Amino acid sequence: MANLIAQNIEMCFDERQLFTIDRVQLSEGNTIYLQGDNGSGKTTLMKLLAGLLKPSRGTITAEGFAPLPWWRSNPLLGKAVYLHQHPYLFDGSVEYNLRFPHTFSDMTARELNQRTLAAIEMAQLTHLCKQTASSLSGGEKQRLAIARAWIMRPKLLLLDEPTSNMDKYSQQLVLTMISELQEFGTGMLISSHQACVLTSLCNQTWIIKDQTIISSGAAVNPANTAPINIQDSQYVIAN
Ligand SMILES: Nc1ncnc2c1ncn2[C@@H]1O[C@H](COP(=O)(O)OP(=O)(O)OP(=O)(O)O)[C@@H](O)[C@H]1O
Repeated sequence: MANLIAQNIEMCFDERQLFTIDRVQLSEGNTIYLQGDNGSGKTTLMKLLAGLLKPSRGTITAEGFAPLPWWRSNPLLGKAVYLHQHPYLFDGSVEYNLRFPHTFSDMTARELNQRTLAAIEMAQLTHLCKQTASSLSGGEKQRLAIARAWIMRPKLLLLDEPTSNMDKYSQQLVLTMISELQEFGTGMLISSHQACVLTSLCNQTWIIKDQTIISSGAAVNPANTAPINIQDSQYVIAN
């Protein structure tokens, strides 16, 4: 089973302490709601878990992943897919963005193609397929980024304010995709200022309050822990 474990963490920017963490664990099969006020450190925590930032103190370890390739110096990069609030999209069409990460998957070409077509349908991107990704609205970009992650079925997914720009209709579309990933066993950390359609799926809560993180709710054993290929750093950052 894939896990990310953060222990004895202190995160500071310059002299300012943002938060400390005794221990938190994100595992396959868990869906966790990350709660916290503006500026409390939700994005920072996700970047730490994704290996995009280093903590000032403490360790973050990844378990249950394929061994690192020789050229990879950062052991966390490529483990959890990080989906930024304002997703990074490649220069190119919507379809190009959906197909770009295929080379990092061990699914067959046929399966990837089927999943891509299904994702286009589920995220209602059919009429946007040939449009350049940079010209999409904020909500459409978020839908595209979630569809891209859905195709790849990552072991762990970090969703940073995933519905912040979405209307109710779009939220329902992504709810379907996120519910499917949950059934598959993808471990997810979902940040949101306030309860939203996706936080209703969560079985644990991490609250950032008074510069520390309180975890509540029981960890859930995954229903399905079928191994899949890890994504490359390009793909992590691309999300
Ligand atoms: N690279 C950095 N250098 C200095 N300060 C930073 C840096 N990155 C983030 N911060 C500060 O750390 C604090 C937490 O930022 P972060 O983006 O993690 O909060 P957040 O909980 O995600 O906020 P929001 O809900 O508004 O998105 C903020 O005060 C921010 O200004």
